[in-house]
Amino acid sequence: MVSMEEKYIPGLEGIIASETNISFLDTVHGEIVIKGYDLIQLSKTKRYLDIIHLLLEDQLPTDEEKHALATRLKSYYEIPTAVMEVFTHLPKGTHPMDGLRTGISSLAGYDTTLDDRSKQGNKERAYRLLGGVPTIVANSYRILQGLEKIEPDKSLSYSANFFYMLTGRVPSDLEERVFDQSLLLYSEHEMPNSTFTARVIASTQSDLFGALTGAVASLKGSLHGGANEAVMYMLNEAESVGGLESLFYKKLFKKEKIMGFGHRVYMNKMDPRALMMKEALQELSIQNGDDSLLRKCEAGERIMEVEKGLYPNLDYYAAPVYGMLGIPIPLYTPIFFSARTVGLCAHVIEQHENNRLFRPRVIYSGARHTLPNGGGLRVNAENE
Ligand SMILES: CC(=O)SCCNC(=O)CCNC(=O)[C@H](O)C(C)(C)COP(=O)(O)OP(=O)(O)OC[C@H]1O[C@@H](n2cnc3c(N)ncnc32)[C@H](O)[C@@H]1OP(=O)(O)O
Ligand SMILES: O=C([O-])CC(=O)C(=O)O
Repeated sequence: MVSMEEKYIPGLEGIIASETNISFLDTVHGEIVIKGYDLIQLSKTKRYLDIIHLLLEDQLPTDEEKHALATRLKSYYEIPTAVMEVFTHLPKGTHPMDGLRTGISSLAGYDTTLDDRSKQGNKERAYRLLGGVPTIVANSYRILQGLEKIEPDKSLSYSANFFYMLTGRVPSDLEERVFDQSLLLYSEHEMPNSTFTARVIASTQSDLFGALTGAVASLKGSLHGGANEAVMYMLNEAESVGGLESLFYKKLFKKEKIMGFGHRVYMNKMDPRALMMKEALQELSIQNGDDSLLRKCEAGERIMEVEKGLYPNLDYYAAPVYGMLGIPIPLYTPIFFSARTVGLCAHVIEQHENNRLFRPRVIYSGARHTLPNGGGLRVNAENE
């Protein structure tokens, strides 16, 4: 018989937690398989709306289906006024991820069929969330900053509207394409901590809002989605390539982790999504006539390869892309979550469709005590 100790793997590294038909990191063939397609190939010709359709309807959309999807999402842009009102009561320093977590949690009360776990019911909720989450992200941030709310602009595409609500300006064609591509690349990635969190919550038969609320909390952490914000603060801390190099060496000397490097699955090679964002950064650098961020990133990349044999993950290059797009740093992780909403919903739908409660075991390393009377019940305790 295998003992519990032999089976225990810290961080569940390499452990199979689910069977899924949604996605798979095929490290042998170097593909991020999403419903049978390679995400990197998709990112070269398809748009984020295509991936929404692929993940929720199991196939890439026709032009008409894509048009219908865009129209449907626009009809869900507005969120209940009372949810907006909630943000006005939060302390001003509240992080946008905490605002987002509160916003998504509060949507549950507005769902009149909350107890319905059917695929159809969950898909309808997923589409509503895909329409509403960008509005929550942009306006919770604005309200917490003491700024006026911004209304969605339905004349713009889904990504252009999201960009507009985040920055207050309509993106150029290049900016829209790059932003859309970042959403696509962030959309789904097999079994990261936040997806596992959502599936664990869903496995109790809890609802989609609860599962996604937990996923926001998971994604906020700096070892996961929070890394994209940390990367940008780090890049900004260094005034030049030389400054960035000494910052990296100082961190390495102090044995600090450098955000944006390493990945549980791609530890010895570059995250293929990061390469796509690096190319986008190159394009933006040419367009803006400023390659200072790119040069800093490349210097950091070289140091990490030589010193640690570590490579960039998606957050390392998505962060400077958002920087060049003029998006405020505290919105980077909420953008990641918005993009991942579709993947998370697909996983919760799948979990509810074929559920078994997650309930693992532990290795107990605490003390064992014996009560003086042997633990027997004190029947007359109240009379003593
Ligand atoms: C889109 C995403 O969410 S991608 C993840 C974003 N997160 C980050 O960028 C945070 C920085 N990276 C990390 O902390 C890690 O690489 C993780 C959490 C992503 C994956 O880590 P794990 O698989 O748990 O590996 P672990 O943290 O145990 O690291 C293994 C070794 O590599 C080192 N290492 C891993 N990442 C880094 C890093 N970014 N900087 C410096 N050293 C690192 C660790 O110190 C450790 O070294 P040791 O064995 O000498 O102690
Ligand atoms: O896969 C992971 O562990 C983290 C990640 O890259 C993602 O969520 O996109």
